[in-house]
Amino acid sequence: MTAQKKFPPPKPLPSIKDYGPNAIEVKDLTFAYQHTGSAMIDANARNVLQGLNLTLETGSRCLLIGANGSGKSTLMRILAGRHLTKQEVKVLGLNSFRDTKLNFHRAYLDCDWGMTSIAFVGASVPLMADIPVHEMMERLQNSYPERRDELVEMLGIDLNWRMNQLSDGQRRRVQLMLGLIRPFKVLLLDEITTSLDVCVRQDLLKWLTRESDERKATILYATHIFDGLDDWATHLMYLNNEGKCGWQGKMHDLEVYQDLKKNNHPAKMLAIADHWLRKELEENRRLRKFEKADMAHMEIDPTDRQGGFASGRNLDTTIKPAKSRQGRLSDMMGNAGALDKHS
Ligand SMILES: Nc1ncnc2c1ncn2[C@@H]1O[C@H](COP(=O)(O)OP(=O)(O)OP(=O)(O)O)[C@@H](O)[C@H]1O
Repeated sequence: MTAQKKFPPPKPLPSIKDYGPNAIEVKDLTFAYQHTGSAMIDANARNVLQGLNLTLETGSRCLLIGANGSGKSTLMRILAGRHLTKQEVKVLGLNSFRDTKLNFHRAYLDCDWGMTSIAFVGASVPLMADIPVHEMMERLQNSYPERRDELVEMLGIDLNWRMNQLSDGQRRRVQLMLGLIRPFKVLLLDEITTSLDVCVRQDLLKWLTRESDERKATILYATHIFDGLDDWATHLMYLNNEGKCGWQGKMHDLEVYQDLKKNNHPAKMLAIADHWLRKELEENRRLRKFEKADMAHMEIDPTDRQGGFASGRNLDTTIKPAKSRQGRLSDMMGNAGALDKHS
Protein backbone atom coordinates (compact mmCIF):
# COMPACT_ATOMS: atom_id res chain seq x y z
CA MET A 1 0.00 0.00 0.00
CA THR A 2 1.36 3.43 -0.88
CA ALA A 3 1.29 6.19 1.74
CA GLN A 4 -1.39 8.76 0.90
CA LYS A 5 -0.17 12.36 0.64
CA LYS A 6 -2.14 14.89 2.70
CA PHE A 7 -3.91 17.58 0.67
CA PRO A 8 -5.88 20.55 1.95
CA PRO A 9 -9.65 20.15 1.49
CA PRO A 10 -10.79 21.15 -2.01
CA LYS A 11 -11.98 24.71 -2.62
CA PRO A 12 -15.68 24.98 -3.38
CA LEU A 13 -16.39 25.06 -7.11
CA PRO A 14 -17.32 28.48 -8.57
CA SER A 15 -21.07 28.89 -8.51
CA ILE A 16 -23.17 29.34 -11.62
CA LYS A 17 -26.17 31.66 -11.79
CA ASP A 18 -29.58 30.31 -12.63
CA TYR A 19 -29.58 29.71 -16.38
CA GLY A 20 -33.09 28.48 -17.06
CA PRO A 21 -34.17 25.03 -18.17
CA ASN A 22 -31.52 24.36 -20.86
CA ALA A 23 -27.98 23.29 -20.09
CA ILE A 24 -26.90 23.62 -23.73
CA GLU A 25 -28.11 26.18 -26.23
CA VAL A 26 -26.77 26.47 -29.75
CA LYS A 27 -28.51 28.89 -32.07
CA ASP A 28 -27.98 29.14 -35.80
CA LEU A 29 -24.35 28.06 -35.52
CA THR A 30 -22.24 28.09 -38.65
CA PHE A 31 -18.61 27.08 -38.38
CA ALA A 32 -15.69 26.62 -40.76
CA TYR A 33 -12.10 25.85 -39.86
CA GLN A 34 -10.05 28.97 -40.52
CA HIS A 35 -6.32 29.26 -40.56
CA THR A 36 -6.10 32.70 -39.08
CA GLY A 37 -2.62 32.27 -37.63
CA SER A 38 -1.08 32.89 -41.00
CA ALA A 39 -3.47 35.73 -41.93
CA MET A 40 -5.47 33.52 -44.23
CA ILE A 41 -9.09 34.00 -43.36
CA ASP A 42 -10.59 32.08 -46.19
CA ALA A 43 -14.01 33.38 -47.12
CA ASN A 44 -14.60 30.24 -49.15
CA ALA A 45 -13.70 27.81 -46.38
CA ARG A 46 -16.22 24.98 -46.33
CA ASN A 47 -18.74 25.23 -43.54
CA VAL A 48 -18.45 22.15 -41.37
CA LEU A 49 -21.58 23.14 -39.41
CA GLN A 50 -24.38 25.14 -40.99
CA GLY A 51 -27.23 26.95 -39.24
CA LEU A 52 -27.21 24.44 -36.41
CA ASN A 53 -29.63 24.63 -33.50
CA LEU A 54 -29.43 22.46 -30.43
CA THR A 55 -31.31 22.83 -27.18
CA LEU A 56 -30.71 20.33 -24.41
CA GLU A 57 -32.65 20.39 -21.18
CA THR A 58 -30.76 19.97 -17.94
CA GLY A 59 -30.57 16.30 -17.00
CA SER A 60 -30.99 14.96 -20.55
CA ARG A 61 -28.90 12.23 -22.13
CA CYS A 62 -28.50 12.98 -25.82
CA LEU A 63 -26.98 10.73 -28.45
CA LEU A 64 -25.24 12.54 -31.28
CA ILE A 65 -25.17 10.53 -34.48
CA GLY A 66 -23.91 11.28 -37.96
CA ALA A 67 -21.68 9.87 -40.68
CA ASN A 68 -17.89 10.21 -40.64
CA GLY A 69 -16.95 13.83 -41.22
CA SER A 70 -20.42 15.20 -40.49
CA GLY A 71 -19.02 17.46 -37.76
CA LYS A 72 -19.81 15.65 -34.51
CA SER A 73 -16.35 16.12 -33.01
CA THR A 74 -16.29 19.71 -34.22
CA LEU A 75 -19.56 20.41 -32.41
CA MET A 76 -18.26 18.65 -29.30
CA ARG A 77 -15.06 20.71 -29.34
CA ILE A 78 -17.09 23.91 -29.73
CA LEU A 79 -19.22 22.97 -26.73
CA ALA A 80 -16.03 22.12 -24.86
CA GLY A 81 -14.74 25.65 -25.53
CA ARG A 82 -11.96 24.61 -27.89
CA HIS A 83 -13.03 26.71 -30.89
CA LEU A 84 -14.17 30.31 -31.04
CA THR A 85 -17.38 30.73 -33.00
CA LYS A 86 -19.12 33.77 -34.47
CA GLN A 87 -22.46 32.83 -32.97
CA GLU A 88 -22.54 32.53 -29.21
CA VAL A 89 -22.77 28.98 -27.91
CA LYS A 90 -24.11 28.68 -24.39
CA VAL A 91 -23.31 25.98 -21.89
CA LEU A 92 -24.99 26.39 -18.48
CA GLY A 93 -25.98 29.86 -19.64
CA LEU A 94 -22.33 30.88 -20.12
CA ASN A 95 -20.28 31.52 -23.23
CA SER A 96 -18.73 28.14 -23.97
CA PHE A 97 -15.44 29.60 -25.27
CA ARG A 98 -14.89 32.55 -22.97
CA ASP A 99 -16.17 31.60 -19.55
CA THR A 100 -13.45 29.71 -17.71
CA LYS A 101 -15.83 28.95 -14.83
CA LEU A 102 -17.18 26.26 -17.09
CA ASN A 103 -13.98 24.27 -16.75
CA PHE A 104 -15.09 23.27 -13.25
CA HIS A 105 -18.52 22.08 -14.33
CA ARG A 106 -17.98 20.71 -17.80
CA ALA A 107 -16.15 17.47 -18.59
CA TYR A 108 -14.98 16.67 -22.10
CA LEU A 109 -13.53 13.30 -22.99
CA ASP A 110 -12.32 12.36 -26.44
CA CYS A 111 -10.00 9.83 -27.99
CA ASP A 112 -6.92 12.07 -27.95
CA TRP A 113 -6.23 11.71 -24.26
CA GLY A 114 -3.07 9.90 -23.30
CA MET A 115 -1.69 10.51 -26.75
CA THR A 116 1.21 12.84 -27.13
CA SER A 117 2.25 14.54 -30.37
CA ILE A 118 5.79 13.94 -31.44
CA ALA A 119 7.65 16.72 -33.20
CA PHE A 120 9.03 15.61 -36.61
CA VAL A 121 6.76 12.58 -36.68
CA GLY A 122 3.48 14.51 -36.83
CA ALA A 123 1.61 11.63 -35.28
CA SER A 124 0.39 10.79 -31.83
CA VAL A 125 1.62 7.95 -29.68
CA PRO A 126 0.21 6.81 -26.34
CA LEU A 127 1.55 8.55 -23.27
CA MET A 128 4.19 6.15 -22.06
CA ALA A 129 5.32 7.82 -18.84
CA ASP A 130 6.20 5.36 -16.10
CA ILE A 131 3.76 6.79 -13.58
CA PRO A 132 1.31 4.95 -11.33
CA VAL A 133 -2.37 5.77 -11.70
CA HIS A 134 -2.71 6.97 -8.09
CA GLU A 135 -0.16 9.71 -8.79
CA MET A 136 -2.01 11.10 -11.79
CA MET A 137 -4.00 14.28 -11.00
CA GLU A 138 -3.43 13.36 -7.38
CA ARG A 139 -5.00 16.48 -5.90
CA LEU A 140 -8.20 15.92 -7.89
CA GLN A 141 -8.29 12.25 -6.88
CA ASN A 142 -7.92 13.24 -3.23
CA SER A 143 -10.55 15.96 -3.49
CA TYR A 144 -13.27 13.43 -4.27
CA PRO A 145 -12.07 10.19 -2.67
CA GLU A 146 -15.52 8.57 -2.53
CA ARG A 147 -16.28 9.32 -6.14
CA ARG A 148 -12.79 8.15 -7.12
CA ASP A 149 -13.28 4.85 -5.30
CA GLU A 150 -16.67 4.34 -6.92
CA LEU A 151 -15.19 4.92 -10.39
CA VAL A 152 -12.17 2.72 -9.64
CA GLU A 153 -14.52 -0.08 -8.64
CA MET A 154 -16.89 0.40 -11.57
CA LEU A 155 -14.09 0.61 -14.14
CA GLY A 156 -12.02 -2.17 -12.57
CA ILE A 157 -8.87 -0.08 -12.16
CA ASP A 158 -5.85 -0.95 -10.05
CA LEU A 159 -4.44 2.35 -8.75
CA ASN A 160 -0.94 0.84 -8.84
CA TRP A 161 -1.06 0.25 -12.58
CA ARG A 162 1.71 2.11 -14.37
CA MET A 163 0.72 4.06 -17.48
CA ASN A 164 3.53 2.60 -19.60
CA GLN A 165 2.26 -0.94 -19.03
CA LEU A 166 -1.39 -0.55 -19.99
CA SER A 167 -3.46 -1.83 -22.89
CA ASP A 168 -5.61 0.61 -24.90
CA GLY A 169 -8.75 -0.34 -22.98
CA GLN A 170 -7.03 0.00 -19.60
CA ARG A 171 -5.66 3.41 -20.58
CA ARG A 172 -9.17 4.45 -21.62
CA ARG A 173 -10.54 3.33 -18.24
CA VAL A 174 -7.96 5.49 -16.47
CA GLN A 175 -8.95 8.42 -18.69
CA LEU A 176 -12.61 7.92 -17.78
CA MET A 177 -11.83 7.69 -14.08
CA LEU A 178 -9.82 10.93 -14.10
CA GLY A 179 -12.27 12.72 -16.39
CA LEU A 180 -15.35 11.83 -14.39
CA ILE A 181 -14.09 12.36 -10.83
CA ARG A 182 -15.14 15.99 -10.50
CA PRO A 183 -18.95 16.07 -10.32
CA PHE A 184 -19.78 17.60 -13.70
CA LYS A 185 -22.94 19.41 -14.70
CA VAL A 186 -22.30 18.84 -18.41
CA LEU A 187 -20.47 15.87 -19.88
CA LEU A 188 -19.31 15.71 -23.50
CA LEU A 189 -18.24 12.23 -24.57
CA ASP A 190 -16.73 11.91 -28.01
CA GLU A 191 -16.63 8.23 -28.95
CA ILE A 192 -14.49 7.11 -26.06
CA THR A 193 -15.97 3.71 -25.40
CA THR A 194 -14.43 2.03 -28.47
CA SER A 195 -11.75 0.05 -26.68
CA LEU A 196 -13.77 -0.83 -23.58
CA ASP A 197 -14.87 -4.40 -23.08
CA VAL A 198 -18.63 -5.05 -23.13
CA CYS A 199 -19.10 -5.35 -19.37
CA VAL A 200 -17.22 -2.14 -18.51
CA ARG A 201 -19.15 -0.33 -21.26
CA GLN A 202 -22.50 -1.47 -19.91
CA ASP A 203 -21.56 -0.53 -16.34
CA LEU A 204 -20.38 2.87 -17.51
CA LEU A 205 -23.66 3.51 -19.34
CA LYS A 206 -25.61 2.58 -16.21
CA TRP A 207 -23.44 4.87 -14.09
CA LEU A 208 -24.01 7.73 -16.54
CA THR A 209 -27.77 7.17 -16.39
CA ARG A 210 -27.60 7.51 -12.62
CA GLU A 211 -25.53 10.68 -12.88
CA SER A 212 -28.16 12.32 -15.05
CA ASP A 213 -31.18 10.98 -13.12
CA GLU A 214 -29.88 11.72 -9.62
CA ARG A 215 -27.54 14.69 -10.09
CA LYS A 216 -29.28 16.17 -13.13
CA ALA A 217 -26.08 16.07 -15.17
CA THR A 218 -26.56 16.72 -18.90
CA ILE A 219 -24.75 14.29 -21.20
CA LEU A 220 -24.03 14.55 -24.91
CA TYR A 221 -22.54 11.38 -26.34
CA ALA A 222 -21.27 11.05 -29.93
CA THR A 223 -20.87 7.47 -31.06
CA HIS A 224 -20.99 4.96 -33.90
CA ILE A 225 -21.48 2.02 -31.54
CA PHE A 226 -25.11 1.49 -30.58
CA ASP A 227 -24.74 -1.60 -28.45
CA GLY A 228 -26.68 -1.20 -25.22
CA LEU A 229 -27.95 2.26 -26.18
CA ASP A 230 -31.52 1.35 -27.18
CA ASP A 231 -33.04 2.63 -23.94
CA TRP A 232 -30.22 4.85 -22.75
CA ALA A 233 -30.87 8.19 -24.43
CA THR A 234 -33.65 10.62 -23.61
CA HIS A 235 -32.82 12.79 -26.64
CA LEU A 236 -31.29 12.30 -30.07
CA MET A 237 -29.55 14.56 -32.51
CA TYR A 238 -28.73 13.52 -36.03
CA LEU A 239 -26.15 15.61 -37.85
CA ASN A 240 -26.34 15.12 -41.60
CA ASN A 241 -23.42 15.23 -44.01
CA GLU A 242 -23.99 18.92 -44.75
CA GLY A 243 -23.36 19.80 -41.12
CA LYS A 244 -27.06 20.52 -40.61
CA CYS A 245 -29.47 19.09 -38.12
CA GLY A 246 -31.26 16.12 -39.69
CA TRP A 247 -33.44 15.45 -36.65
CA GLN A 248 -33.42 16.57 -33.07
CA GLY A 249 -35.71 16.00 -30.15
CA LYS A 250 -36.93 13.64 -27.47
CA MET A 251 -36.85 9.91 -28.15
CA HIS A 252 -40.57 9.87 -27.29
CA ASP A 253 -41.28 12.06 -30.29
CA LEU A 254 -39.34 9.97 -32.79
CA GLU A 255 -42.01 7.94 -34.55
CA VAL A 256 -39.68 5.39 -36.10
CA TYR A 257 -38.19 4.68 -32.66
CA GLN A 258 -41.62 4.17 -31.14
CA ASP A 259 -42.56 1.76 -33.98
CA LEU A 260 -39.37 -0.24 -33.50
CA LYS A 261 -40.08 -0.35 -29.78
CA LYS A 262 -43.62 -1.65 -30.36
CA ASN A 263 -42.23 -4.36 -32.63
CA ASN A 264 -39.58 -5.29 -30.06
CA HIS A 265 -36.77 -4.65 -32.53
CA PRO A 266 -33.50 -6.06 -31.11
CA ALA A 267 -31.31 -3.11 -32.21
CA LYS A 268 -33.42 0.03 -32.42
CA MET A 269 -30.71 2.70 -32.38
CA LEU A 270 -28.63 0.81 -34.91
CA ALA A 271 -31.67 0.53 -37.19
CA ILE A 272 -32.39 4.26 -36.93
CA ALA A 273 -28.79 5.28 -37.60
CA ASP A 274 -28.49 2.81 -40.45
CA HIS A 275 -31.69 4.13 -42.02
CA TRP A 276 -30.54 7.78 -41.94
CA LEU A 277 -26.90 7.26 -42.82
CA ARG A 278 -27.60 4.76 -45.61
CA LYS A 279 -29.90 7.29 -47.27
CA GLU A 280 -27.02 9.80 -47.30
CA LEU A 281 -24.57 7.20 -48.54
CA GLU A 282 -26.80 6.12 -51.40
CA GLU A 283 -27.45 9.72 -52.42
CA ASN A 284 -23.69 10.42 -52.36
CA ARG A 285 -23.02 7.31 -54.44
CA ARG A 286 -25.67 8.37 -56.94
CA LEU A 287 -24.11 11.85 -57.24
CA ARG A 288 -20.59 10.37 -57.05
CA LYS A 289 -19.95 12.81 -54.19
CA PHE A 290 -17.26 11.86 -51.70
CA GLU A 291 -16.47 13.21 -48.28
CA LYS A 292 -13.87 15.89 -48.61
CA ALA A 293 -11.22 16.28 -45.98
CA ASP A 294 -10.67 20.02 -45.55
CA MET A 295 -6.97 19.47 -45.28
CA ALA A 296 -6.71 18.41 -48.94
CA HIS A 297 -5.24 21.73 -50.18
CA MET A 298 -3.35 22.60 -47.04
CA GLU A 299 0.27 22.36 -46.18
CA ILE A 300 1.68 22.33 -42.71
CA ASP A 301 1.42 25.71 -41.01
CA PRO A 302 3.60 26.33 -37.96
CA THR A 303 1.22 28.96 -36.62
CA ASP A 304 -1.79 26.67 -36.24
CA ARG A 305 -1.71 25.11 -32.79
CA GLN A 306 -4.63 22.76 -33.31
CA GLY A 307 -3.39 19.31 -32.47
CA GLY A 308 -0.10 20.32 -30.92
CA PHE A 309 3.36 20.87 -32.27
CA ALA A 310 4.01 19.42 -35.71
CA SER A 311 0.72 17.56 -35.86
CA GLY A 312 -1.34 18.68 -38.80
CA ARG A 313 -0.87 22.43 -38.89
CA ASN A 314 -2.26 23.76 -42.08
CA LEU A 315 -1.23 26.30 -44.61
CA ASP A 316 -3.42 27.14 -47.57
CA THR A 317 -1.29 26.71 -50.66
CA THR A 318 -3.90 28.17 -52.99
CA ILE A 319 -3.23 31.68 -51.60
CA LYS A 320 -0.05 33.32 -52.86
CA PRO A 321 1.56 35.49 -50.20
CA ALA A 322 2.82 38.91 -51.36
CA LYS A 323 6.36 38.03 -50.33
CA SER A 324 7.33 34.43 -50.75
CA ARG A 325 7.39 32.66 -47.44
CA GLN A 326 10.68 31.11 -46.52
CA GLY A 327 11.89 28.65 -44.02
CA ARG A 328 8.78 26.50 -44.11
CA LEU A 329 10.65 23.24 -43.63
CA SER A 330 12.75 24.71 -40.86
CA ASP A 331 9.55 25.99 -39.19
CA MET A 332 8.39 22.43 -39.06
CA MET A 333 11.66 21.40 -37.52
CA GLY A 334 11.34 24.09 -34.87
CA ASN A 335 14.04 26.51 -36.08
CA ALA A 336 12.06 29.06 -38.06
CA GLY A 337 13.95 31.15 -40.56
CA ALA A 338 17.08 29.08 -40.68
CA LEU A 339 16.38 27.68 -44.12
CA ASP A 340 16.19 30.98 -46.00
CA LYS A 341 19.86 31.55 -45.23
CA HIS A 342 20.66 28.40 -47.15
CA SER A 343 18.21 28.75 -50.04
N1 LIG B 1 -8.55 20.71 -37.24
C1 LIG B 1 -9.20 20.70 -38.39
N2 LIG B 1 -8.86 21.55 -39.40
C2 LIG B 1 -9.53 21.55 -40.56
N3 LIG B 1 -10.57 20.74 -40.84
C3 LIG B 1 -10.96 19.87 -39.90
C4 LIG B 1 -10.30 19.80 -38.62
N4 LIG B 1 -10.92 18.83 -37.89
C5 LIG B 1 -11.91 18.33 -38.67
N5 LIG B 1 -11.94 18.94 -39.86
C6 LIG B 1 -12.89 18.72 -40.96
O1 LIG B 1 -14.20 18.95 -40.45
C7 LIG B 1 -15.11 17.99 -40.96
C8 LIG B 1 -15.85 17.37 -39.78
O2 LIG B 1 -14.92 16.64 -38.99
P1 LIG B 1 -15.31 16.03 -37.56
O3 LIG B 1 -14.09 15.40 -37.00
O4 LIG B 1 -16.00 17.06 -36.78
O5 LIG B 1 -16.36 14.91 -38.03
P2 LIG B 1 -17.00 13.71 -37.21
O6 LIG B 1 -18.47 13.73 -37.49
O7 LIG B 1 -16.58 13.75 -35.79
O8 LIG B 1 -16.36 12.46 -37.95
P3 LIG B 1 -16.02 10.98 -37.39
O9 LIG B 1 -17.33 10.29 -37.21
O10 LIG B 1 -15.21 10.41 -38.50
O11 LIG B 1 -15.25 11.14 -36.11
C9 LIG B 1 -14.30 17.00 -41.80
O12 LIG B 1 -14.51 17.32 -43.16
C10 LIG B 1 -12.87 17.26 -41.42
O13 LIG B 1 -12.02 17.11 -42.53
